[in-house]
Amino acid sequence: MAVYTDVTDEALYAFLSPYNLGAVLSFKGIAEGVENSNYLLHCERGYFILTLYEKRVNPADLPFFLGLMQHLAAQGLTCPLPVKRPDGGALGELAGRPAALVTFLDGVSTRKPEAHHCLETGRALARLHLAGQGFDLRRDNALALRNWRPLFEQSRAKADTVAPGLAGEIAQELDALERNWPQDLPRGIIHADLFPDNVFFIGKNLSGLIDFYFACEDALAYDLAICLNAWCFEPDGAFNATKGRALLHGYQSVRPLSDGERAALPVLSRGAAMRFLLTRLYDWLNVPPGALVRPKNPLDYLSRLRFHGAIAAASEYGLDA
Ligand SMILES: Nc1ncnc2c1ncn2[C@@H]1O[C@H](COP(=O)(O)OP(=O)(O)O)[C@@H](O)[C@H]1O
Ligand SMILES: N[C@@H](CCOP(=O)(O)O)C(=O)O
Repeated sequence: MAVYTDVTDEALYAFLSPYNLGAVLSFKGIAEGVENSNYLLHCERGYFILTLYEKRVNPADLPFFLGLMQHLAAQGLTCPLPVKRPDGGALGELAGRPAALVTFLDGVSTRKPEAHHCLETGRALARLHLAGQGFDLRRDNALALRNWRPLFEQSRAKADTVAPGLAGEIAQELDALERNWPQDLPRGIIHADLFPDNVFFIGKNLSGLIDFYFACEDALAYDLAICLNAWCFEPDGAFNATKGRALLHGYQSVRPLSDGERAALPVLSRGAAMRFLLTRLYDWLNVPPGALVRPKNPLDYLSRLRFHGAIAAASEYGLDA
């Protein structure tokens, strides 16, 4: 359960009073997620998600995240909408944290992605990339290549306690990524964390996307590489080419990749594996005392990193010639 910050009844009622949502009918911590504290709030006016933004969210970025959800919804994407107070503001403070309410989205995330989920996710990601084009706020990727080495340095001394030789392997991989990282790929707004827990389905239909708190401007194909990592590997670490083909086909049915993007897919995927290995490693080694959270296993991403390092061409992911 990701609840880092406890909310007292008094603080909750004070926070909610300007919103005019009616009486609180229930209020519960949510048993998923790892980044922020999330609560499901049921009021007379309906269901809402209350998020208290934690360590990786820079409060200065919140207008970007909330504005992006509004922009994407206006473009026809289904995603949560920030709930505004009568004064027009959507951001507040609760229990010493920046906090906001967003609308509740119907749907269920899949715990066992199948090829059809990957196909739908590929399509939705490409639609998001197109819909993001008209958004006029900008946010740099705070977890881009240049940030990986400083992040690694924070875990380096203890990395070998997680797996023998891990620190050396990460250092070597960072060298290779820094030498080979592609420049000049098409850029735009990316979700940057479109894992299965952030994609909702009703039956077989994708019903919406959530969790835009890593969204930023970066290479569009890097977002696809994040999804290849998140959706197309089996629990035993094996790559599933059927799922890879479905994800890539779904994406390209909406936004075909350029030759440069196709060629870059192996190194982008290797970089995406590194990014999640590093944040997971840091979180694994630094669970805040008292937090209700189950950190994710960094080693799942070490095996992906090794897999991508051995890929010679994007066709091995199932990309059509
Ligand atoms: N707008 C929403 N509608 C419905 N459920 C939501 C919504 N936002 C979050 N949730 C639920 O809360 C969980 C955690 O949210 P998420 O944004 O992924 O948290 P974190 O950023 O902490 O990882 C999700 O897996 C989902 O179950
Ligand atoms: N997707 C990341 C962790 C961030 O979690 P989320 O709940 O915000 O998707 C990972 O798997 O490492």
